[in-house]
Amino acid sequence: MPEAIIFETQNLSAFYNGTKVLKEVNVSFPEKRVTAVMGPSGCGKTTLIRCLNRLHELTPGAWIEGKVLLKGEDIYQMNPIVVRRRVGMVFQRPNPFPTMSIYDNVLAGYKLNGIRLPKGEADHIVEEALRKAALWDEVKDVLHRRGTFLSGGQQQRLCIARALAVNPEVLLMDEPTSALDPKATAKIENLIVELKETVSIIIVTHNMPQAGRVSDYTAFMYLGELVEFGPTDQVFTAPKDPRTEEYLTGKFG
Ligand SMILES: Nc1ncnc2c1ncn2[C@@H]1O[C@H](COP(=O)(O)OP(=O)(O)OP(=O)(O)O)[C@@H](O)[C@H]1O
Repeated sequence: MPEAIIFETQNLSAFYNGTKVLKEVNVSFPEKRVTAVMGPSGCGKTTLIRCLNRLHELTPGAWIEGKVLLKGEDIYQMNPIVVRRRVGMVFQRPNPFPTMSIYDNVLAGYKLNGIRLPKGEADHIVEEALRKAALWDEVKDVLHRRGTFLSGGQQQRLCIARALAVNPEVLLMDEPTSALDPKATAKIENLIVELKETVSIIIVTHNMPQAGRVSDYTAFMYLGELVEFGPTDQVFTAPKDPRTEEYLTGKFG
């Protein structure tokens, strides 16, 4: 049976000040799967995922052409705030709000949108999000300390909890472990595999073994074009495009 699709792009192009950096990308991301986006530096990976939650257009002089459909609905016809609630994002460097407690960081998505929750509900959301992010046991007794007191890996899981707290359908991750040590990286990788039960994940990574461990599908980009998309084991063992093969065998990158 074909996979259900969460995101589909149709001739998606992205521009910065008139320079086209993403070129007519057509890709369908399967639902509740992990898709790795790979390719050499500057090929447009971050730009692609920033178009999927409408962050790209916040850069001055940046715009897109084409369509992005979230479960068939054009996100560029939707309220961007709703898009960013449905499509969460985790960045390269853990970025908890430095003046907020762990507890308030998890609830930041509600607080920043002016949503006040009854205490019981807020407690429940915080616990559930921290459990999903595999952080609850480590922080349950220090919820009112600042998020920045945690280790880098814990801070990144706190950012994942913050993203999960608003129940997104998709989690975009932009090289989420590149600033972490191997142990913290392994925890996040295990978490990614667990999370795909409930959320679709699109992860930009430079780390080939990581893409092999966590992803079901791989999209390979080169100079702003999507040159290959398929199941990760097929892309890794029998790439169809010579540029994918050259990248995977370390000829450039
Ligand atoms: N704010 C910006 N203004 C102008 N050009 C930009 C901006 N951000 C990115 N670019 C350009 O867009 C192209 C794609 O960049 P992008 O960051 O999406 O690539 P990437 O594949 O994620 O790279 P990396 O692996 O190095 O993070 C590059 O040529 C980059 O220089």
